[in-house]
Amino acid sequence: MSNGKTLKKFISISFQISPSYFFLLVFQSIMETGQILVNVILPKYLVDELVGGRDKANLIRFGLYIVLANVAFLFFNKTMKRFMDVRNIYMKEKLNQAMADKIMKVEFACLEDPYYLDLKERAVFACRTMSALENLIGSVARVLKNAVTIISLLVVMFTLSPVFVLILVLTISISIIAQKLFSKYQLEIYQELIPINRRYGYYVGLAFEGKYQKDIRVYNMNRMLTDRVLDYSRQIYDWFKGFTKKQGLFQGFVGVINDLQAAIAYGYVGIRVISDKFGGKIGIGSFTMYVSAAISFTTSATDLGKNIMTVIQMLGYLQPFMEFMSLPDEAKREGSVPFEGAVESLRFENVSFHYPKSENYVLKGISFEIKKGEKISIVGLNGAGKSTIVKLLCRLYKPASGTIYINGRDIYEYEFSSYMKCLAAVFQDYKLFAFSILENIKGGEASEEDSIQRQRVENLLEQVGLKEKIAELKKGVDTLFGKQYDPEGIEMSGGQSQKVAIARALYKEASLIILDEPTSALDPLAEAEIYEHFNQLVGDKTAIYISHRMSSSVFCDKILVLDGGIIADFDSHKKLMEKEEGMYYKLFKSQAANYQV
Ligand SMILES: Nc1ncnc2c1ncn2[C@@H]1O[C@H](COP(=O)(O)OP(=O)(O)OP(=O)(O)O)[C@@H](O)[C@H]1O
Repeated sequence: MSNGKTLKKFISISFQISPSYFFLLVFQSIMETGQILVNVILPKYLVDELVGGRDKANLIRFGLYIVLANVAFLFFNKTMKRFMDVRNIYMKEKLNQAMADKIMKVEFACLEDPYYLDLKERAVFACRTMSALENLIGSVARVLKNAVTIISLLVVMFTLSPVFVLILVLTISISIIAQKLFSKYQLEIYQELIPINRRYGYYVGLAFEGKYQKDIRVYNMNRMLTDRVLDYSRQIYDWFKGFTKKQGLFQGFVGVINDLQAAIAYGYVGIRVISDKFGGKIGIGSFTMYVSAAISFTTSATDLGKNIMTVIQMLGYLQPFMEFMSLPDEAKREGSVPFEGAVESLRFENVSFHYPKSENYVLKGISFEIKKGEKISIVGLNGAGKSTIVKLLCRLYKPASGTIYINGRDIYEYEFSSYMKCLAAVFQDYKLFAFSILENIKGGEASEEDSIQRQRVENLLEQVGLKEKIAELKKGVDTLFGKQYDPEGIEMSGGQSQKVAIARALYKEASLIILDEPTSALDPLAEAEIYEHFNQLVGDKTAIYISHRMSSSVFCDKILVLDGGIIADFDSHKKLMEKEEGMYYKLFKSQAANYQV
């Protein structure tokens, strides 16, 4: 994405967030320029009066104008600055929020694709580490201010001599070109720093994060981590050493050019006071005004150059952010038919699938059908494609070919949010959040009254065997999950957390429930209890269980046996156990053997 496109995208996102923001920036720039102009123009009259008529009343009048104008502008500009500082923070927060929203809306496949994951990382690096959004907003505001000031000062200086303006513009161009070259170098060299910084951040992060400490200690990783961190920090140090050396040279050069500009300004305007060689003589008051205009012009033009370079630089950093923000939203949210009623039938018809950027088909022409209320178990070896079936059903990925039908309609024809209401899933890598237990379980389903929600949550917690545990808690279901943000929060064991996740799926009142390894963390008693009650818990819902514990298949109506992405069998436990050569029989028997003493 080019800088122009990145800037356009930034402005369009900012406009969506706050349409008034850019108008306020322009207004602020005009008012700040006003203060500069007042101090360039008004002193001329005071000085002229001082060296001319020396009329007391006039002197007081001009002095008063200068003081009053300065006080007024100062008051206004300070107030405006405070207001804009708050507004800038608001904009920055909103832009960060826009990124978080995007991550939640973007096609799920992007979040498992290394290219987009890297893009997201770089976008986060630009926003967090480089504060690129803040810097861009700030420098765009300063560019506007500089531009308005320069145009106004040019008008003032033109009244003296266009040639004078031309000479100043020429010298300033030299420092702007130098700045451009330096910024290009800076951007290029920063690109070299990004991967080093990312790796450094990762290893330092490991040392900071509590969740890695067990493995770090048990496997004595401290030394390896410290060495890695030291290695990267040495590289960062070397990088900065080289960079600051070049920066010093550049700043020295720009300083010389600036002094040269000041000398030209003083020299030329001074000559105009004492000689009429380049035009009519001017008074001391005008001398003050033009010199001051030239100095302000030089400062503003140098600032403009610097700020434009910062804008370009920040756009460079923000390029991944804008590219990420331009990614299409979940394309798979296509479909407009509202999903109504319950899942009456579910049919996979010749479904094949491979993950993006991989040519290996994970599912190969899968066809099977499930009727309302049936309980199905999917079994197979690691990597057979079991969880992939769940992802396809949840519309996280779309089949490469073939169709998944629910109630006789392609699932992609359904409007996304109504479709999502018909199913609930406990993923293998399910996540619970730092909300209360109640909030974790009821999620976004808030259509009922609070007391009814509570009652349902408490009933479900009892059914999954967490009643006693919750009763021990001072705040009951209002206890925060995890101690990260509340010392009174609860740290649950893997099995207890899994029970909460099961309760969350059951709370959703979806007619299709999918449980991917639902009991992997449960102790044998809890597992037996959950399985005993599963049919009661799930009720008349259609259910799909994925489990490596073969005993869980026994209570299912049918078992789908997956072998390398192909359906090896689809039948009841009883029938499958009759096929002694079949995969199911072998899996079942080999696991059962482990339980014999
Ligand atoms: N995001 C992904 N990108 C690329 N390949 C993937 C991705 N997720 C899974 N795979 C691959 O797809 C195949 C099927 O994975 P899947 O998770 O569906 O298997 P599974 O039967 O659920 O395995 P397990 O029993 O180990 O949970 C595996 O070979 C896996 O490496």
